[in-house]
Amino acid sequence: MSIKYIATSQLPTPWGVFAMHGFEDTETGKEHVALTFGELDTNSAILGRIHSECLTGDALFSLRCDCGFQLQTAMQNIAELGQGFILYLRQEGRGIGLLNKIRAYELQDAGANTVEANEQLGFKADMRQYDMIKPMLAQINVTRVRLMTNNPRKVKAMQQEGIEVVERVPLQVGKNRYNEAYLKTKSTELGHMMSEYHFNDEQS
Ligand SMILES: Nc1nc2c(ncn2[C@@H]2O[C@H](COP(=O)(O)OP(=O)(O)OP(=O)(O)O)[C@@H](O)[C@H]2O)c(=O)[nH]1
Ligand SMILES: [Zn+2]
Repeated sequence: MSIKYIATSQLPTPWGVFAMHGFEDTETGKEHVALTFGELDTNSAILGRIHSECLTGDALFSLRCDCGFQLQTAMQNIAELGQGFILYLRQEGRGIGLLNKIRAYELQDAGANTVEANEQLGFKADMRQYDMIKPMLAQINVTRVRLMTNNPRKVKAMQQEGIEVVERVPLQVGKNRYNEAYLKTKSTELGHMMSEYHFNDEQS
């Protein structure tokens, strides 16, 4: 894994102006992004999110998952607090890529759940790797985090990378009639902590 910092620009959003830092993984050619908001107080744990790319949820308004809602809420929470970060990692479809995710959705349309669909395609349920996190966080001066996630395996993966996660901040948003079964599978089979949902009926 070789992560190279490339450049920083402003990113104005509905919640405020973030700074956008671009990175290249020179081994895979993947282009990752870190967003930061405000002056990060490096003496304290920083509120942040490690977000895995989901073109369908983040950009195409899909209701099949909760990704877009989580991203928006995380950016809003950070802006309201006045400081924080998002790592936007290009590991689409839990690491299987966009086209394989569409294949997996096709199998889910025919009755498989999200884990079974991956397995029918010959993939593990979750193929993501997190070794880009450490050099990206080092570039933005973050070592201790309050991580917005429902996924305890993500917390563990970060700790294995040497990042101190002082708190897991739940991020349960965006449940609707199209993603209800998917969220349930995440909680029963992938270990996500999804005890209470914020039901968003206007979106369903
Ligand atoms: N293979 C596959 N990937 C999916 C599916 N639905 C969403 N994804 C991908 O799953 C990733 C998001 O992972 P999640 O398991 O939803 O959440 P997480 O990042 O582990 O945990 P949180 O931090 O709580 O969001 C994104 O890369 C999505 O593209 C699916 O049905 N199949
Ligand atoms: Zn998604």
